[in-house]
Amino acid sequence: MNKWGIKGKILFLALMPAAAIALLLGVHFTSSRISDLEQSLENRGNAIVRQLAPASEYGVISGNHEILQNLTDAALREADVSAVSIYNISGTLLAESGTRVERQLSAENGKTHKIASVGSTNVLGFSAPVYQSEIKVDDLISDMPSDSKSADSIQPRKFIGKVEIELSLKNTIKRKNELLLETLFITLLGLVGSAMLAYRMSQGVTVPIYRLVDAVKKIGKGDLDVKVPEDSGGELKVLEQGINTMASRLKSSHVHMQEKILEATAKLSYQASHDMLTGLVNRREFECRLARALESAKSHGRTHVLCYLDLDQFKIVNDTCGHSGGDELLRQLTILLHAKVRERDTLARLGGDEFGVLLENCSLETARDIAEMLRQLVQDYRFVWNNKSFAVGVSSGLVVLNDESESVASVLSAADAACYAAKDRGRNCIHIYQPADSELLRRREEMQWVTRITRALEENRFMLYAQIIAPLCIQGEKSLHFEILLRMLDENETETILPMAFIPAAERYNMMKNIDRWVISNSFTVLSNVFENKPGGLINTYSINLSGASLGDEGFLEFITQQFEQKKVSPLNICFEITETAAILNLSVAAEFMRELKKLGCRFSLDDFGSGLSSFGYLKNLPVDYLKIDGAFVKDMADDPIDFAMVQSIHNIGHVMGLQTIAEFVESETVLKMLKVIGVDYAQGNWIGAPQPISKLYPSGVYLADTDLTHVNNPDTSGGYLSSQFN
Ligand SMILES: Nc1nc2c(ncn2[C@@H]2O[C@H](COP(=O)(O)OP(=O)(O)OP(=O)(O)O)[C@@H](O)[C@H]2O)c(=O)[nH]1
Repeated sequence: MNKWGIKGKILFLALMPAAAIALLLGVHFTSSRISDLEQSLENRGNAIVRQLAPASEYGVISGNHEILQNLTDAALREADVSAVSIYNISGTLLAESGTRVERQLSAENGKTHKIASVGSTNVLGFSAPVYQSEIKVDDLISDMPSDSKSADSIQPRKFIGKVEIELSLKNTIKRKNELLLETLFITLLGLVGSAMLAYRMSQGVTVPIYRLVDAVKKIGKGDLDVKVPEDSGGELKVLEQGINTMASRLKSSHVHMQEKILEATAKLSYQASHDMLTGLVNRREFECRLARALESAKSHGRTHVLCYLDLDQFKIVNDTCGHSGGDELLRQLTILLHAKVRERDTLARLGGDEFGVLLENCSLETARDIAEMLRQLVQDYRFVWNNKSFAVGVSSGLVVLNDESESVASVLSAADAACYAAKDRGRNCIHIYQPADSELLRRREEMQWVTRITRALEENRFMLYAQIIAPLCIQGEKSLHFEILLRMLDENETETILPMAFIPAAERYNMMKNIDRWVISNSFTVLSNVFENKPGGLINTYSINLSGASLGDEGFLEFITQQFEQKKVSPLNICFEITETAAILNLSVAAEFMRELKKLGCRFSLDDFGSGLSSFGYLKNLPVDYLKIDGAFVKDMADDPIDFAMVQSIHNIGHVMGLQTIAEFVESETVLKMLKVIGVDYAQGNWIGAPQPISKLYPSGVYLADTDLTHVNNPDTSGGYLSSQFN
């Protein structure tokens, strides 16, 4: 019943009582009618025998069969009478009509008898005694009408016979059956009527409910135009109004949301393609347009020109007027430049104080004129800030886009290189790119690296490697030391590019901060997994290289601290490597930076020591733990006595200052032996263990951590051993 729909339930509730009442009434009505029928049959039987008995008196006394036969024939004609018999006192049958079923019913006691259901033929039997009446002579002669004589004048005196009749139940049974059928018919009629009424009633309730259910389903599917007719009454009407109100409110908030989403999408797509400060298209969008222009140059032989503009000495405005002053200058110049470029050209802000103009369908001569006009415009312009006036210059590089042009990246790097050449020539002038210009070629290559590095960061194509730094003379040292190294996967994701290929360009184009952050974040992620899986294990040391640019980056210290907290990496496990040159060039900043991180427990290594300024005096000011002897000396120390002496000197002074020494570039057994003779603390190089993807550090790193490393002191096995542990 629980699974019945609302209509089924309503019909059931309406019909069940009606059916029960109809059944009870039917049974009651039928049974009372049947008992009435039986009673009336019995009354009639009694009445007939009572009338027949006195009427038979004379015939019985006289023995006149004819009279008696007339009486029985007359009685037989009465309805339902099937047999009539008259007997004398001795039981002799005097007259009989019809066919008897049972004979000789007792009637001696003087009373009328009913014998129910005689035999199997469904008859009722009745008998009544026949008495001889004693009539007074006075009475016979009296003139009084006979019906006025008193009953007392007729005295029953003598039992002289009996009358028996049988009444057939056939008609009664037939009537009973008819009654039952009538009752059944009336009950069914009543039930059908109730069912129709209940159906109509249930329709009145269920139709609006089904409409509501339908509406709710549609709303659930997102059809918010649903409208339910509000033609019901009572609570259903309230529900209908509620659903309609809900749908219309949902629709209006949906429309509102859609508008907001469209607005946000439009805003996002605008932000994705525009520079927020100037409102010009940004570098990404400019590159897309450049790509289209290149396509048309190749397919339709068109010529376009890219004009690359870089403001001169913009830093001075920034430094004098502050960043907001610099921003204002950029905005004002944008308005000036925008007013002068042709409608079909694209003016974009490519970065800091760099702009690009894509001059479509334009000859080099026209482009040179336009570039000159823009240069003049900027030169004539005066930026006024806080009552101070500034003159600004602009250097431009022009590159022709034709069917020989390679790619967007190469065109952009050529334009940048040309602009750089204009700066080299004294700024505020225009340089036209010539493919044969070797200085421009070098600069171009570097520029291409800028694009490649940016893409590699975006596409997560940088990878971390680790190389073991093995202890040489520290007896019983069990914890391991690894240097984490950076590699870049090329665009096809097939070749691994070493850092020396891209780091110089990254340094020159101020990209090291981003790279350092990437390395720290990703190294800590890997290390947090190692620590998580080896809680309480040996404290290994992981060295991470930092660039000089990051040391001068204000937010970098905070970034590292946050990374320690977020990734749950212990500073005790981390050693930062800073090149000697970077540390010395930013001495005070570097020293402060190191002190802050040492407070947390980090250690520091001075990398490539000996290659740069090599002033031991600076060492006193830098709180370093390790001196990493430049590999250039280590590599050839077996053949070059000067290199040997350099290694020895650096090691000796380092030890005197309480620092541990690390020799890198150990590529032969001889060098390893010599380092041990000198007493260098650690060695790193391909002969000991080549860099391997950091993914192999775990679980192999954990295995190594549990291993005795004295084998490094065994020259016969060391190289192969450590390498094999990684593989
Ligand atoms: N105000 C402001 N300055 C910016 C913005 N983006 C970058 N810069 C600064 O712009 C300067 C651009 O560097 P450079 O082009 O090397 O500086 P420059 O003084 O123009 O040097 P040259 O191009 O060699 O003449 C840097 O100082 C950046 O900090 C910016 O959105 N607003």
